[in-house]
Amino acid sequence: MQLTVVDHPLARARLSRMRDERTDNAAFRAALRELTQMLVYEATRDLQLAEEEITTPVTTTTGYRLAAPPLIVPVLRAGLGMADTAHGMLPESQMGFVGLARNEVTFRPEAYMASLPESLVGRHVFVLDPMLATGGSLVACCTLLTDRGATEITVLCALAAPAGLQRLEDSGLPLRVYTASVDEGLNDKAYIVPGLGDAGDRQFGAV
Ligand SMILES: O=P(O)(O)OC[C@H]1O[C@H](OP(=O)(O)OP(=O)(O)O)[C@H](O)[C@@H]1O
Ligand SMILES: O=c1cc[nH]c(=O)[nH]1
Ligand SMILES: [Mg+2]
Repeated sequence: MQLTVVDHPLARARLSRMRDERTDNAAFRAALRELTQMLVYEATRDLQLAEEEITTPVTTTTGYRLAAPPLIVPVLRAGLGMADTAHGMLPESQMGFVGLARNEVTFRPEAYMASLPESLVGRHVFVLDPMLATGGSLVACCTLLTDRGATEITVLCALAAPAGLQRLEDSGLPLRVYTASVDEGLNDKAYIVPGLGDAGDRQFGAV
């Protein structure tokens, strides 16, 4: 598994705003959108381009477009806050949706929806979820994708815990992970420490 920590000063500043308990829902969503731009920018660095001849007002030249825009899959709820930004940067991409809620007693993810193309053979998939804690949710989501044939998955998250990264590594799934920070660990409620709290509640309010 390839791990990239996007620790650009602008990313660290946005992440700090998200961590701060004084940041309200609207400002949290704004910082997450801005951080998502940086994660997408880094994670798309090696996407393949197709050449095409274009005509400028002056002459003709070689232009470029993405050869195969990835499928974008936000994990509901919290990943929804990254979806529109990622789609804006990858406007030709299709989007699928996976709904998972972690049982706060067992910490195991419970799936409540999956809206994905039937076959993902040959498709590169970008999974969006701000939080990688125990890793249970992302393993569940990525397994749904590989069950449909995906062989190349890029996970974008704001924060990752070492235990979650280890769980993804041990899963053997074909993953690359881009995160803005690898935090210290998990507390006894399986929340990331120092973390930012519940990323769904921080954006949309407590349920
Ligand atoms: O790595 P894990 O231990 O599985 O935890 C991470 C998951 O927890 C959060 O979702 P949550 O279950 O709180 O749902 P929500 O987005 O609806 O709040 C987060 O967005 C991840 O999906
Ligand atoms: O710290 C955590 C862990 C899981 N889910 C969250 O939203 N935050
Ligand atoms: Mg939550």
